[in-house]
Amino acid sequence: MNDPVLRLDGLAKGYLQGTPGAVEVLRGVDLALTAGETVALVAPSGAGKSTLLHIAGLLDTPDVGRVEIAGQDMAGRSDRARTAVRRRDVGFIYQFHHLLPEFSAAENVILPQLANGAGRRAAAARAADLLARVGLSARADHRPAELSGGEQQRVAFCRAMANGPKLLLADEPTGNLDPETSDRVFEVLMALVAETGLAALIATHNMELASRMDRVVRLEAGLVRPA
Ligand SMILES: Nc1ncnc2c1ncn2[C@@H]1O[C@H](COP(=O)(O)OP(=O)(O)OP(=O)(O)O)[C@@H](O)[C@H]1O
Repeated sequence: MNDPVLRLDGLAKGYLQGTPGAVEVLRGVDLALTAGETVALVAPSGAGKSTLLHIAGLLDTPDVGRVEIAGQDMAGRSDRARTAVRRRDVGFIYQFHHLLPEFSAAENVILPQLANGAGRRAAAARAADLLARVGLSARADHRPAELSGGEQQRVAFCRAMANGPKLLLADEPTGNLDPETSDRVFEVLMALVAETGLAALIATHNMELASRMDRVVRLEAGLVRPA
């Protein structure tokens, strides 16, 4: 029960940039989040924030180090097993939401649930409930292109929450929104976190938003330290 929801131990990751020698982006990142904890991740541009979030969200693998999600060590797991854990336990919000443009807001929230084995009726009911909570019931049948940036980002939250994840990872979720919309979207996110008790690691450049989280950590020179 006291297992961290996310535990990163000694993560290292480099990229071969086509020139001799690799670029070491992460050089031994240690970080742990417990249930109900919100942590802001701040980092200068290019410091490796997306790389870190992708590894934590099982979208990428470290060169060295360990990723543990809800007490499960991900080392040596098959792609299939990693995908199953990612679908069930991890919600991911991207900076530019990445909603499926040809599907409605509701379908965007329903589809990850179907992929996770939910029945259509239950998935539709949960999507309707989530969209209602973020004030988008009237927009459920609209496609992303018919929604404002803030509305699209709220749909992206609902999609990330669709399978009731234990861990929410967000990469600059309010980065492309105006301050007022960003504030509103952030309030919705924090309310959902408080309600569900999940752990959230949220990358942001906005220090005011960061200061409203339980803890702020800084990624710099390949390491994560308290800010
Ligand atoms: N697939 C890749 N191949 C080569 N280099 C990469 C790759 N992905 C990222 N990098 C490099 O690794 C470094 C970190 O990238 P990353 O996207 O994680 O940074 P970031 O902190 O998210 O940046 P930003 O805040 O500007 O989005 C950058 O120097 C980037 O050029």
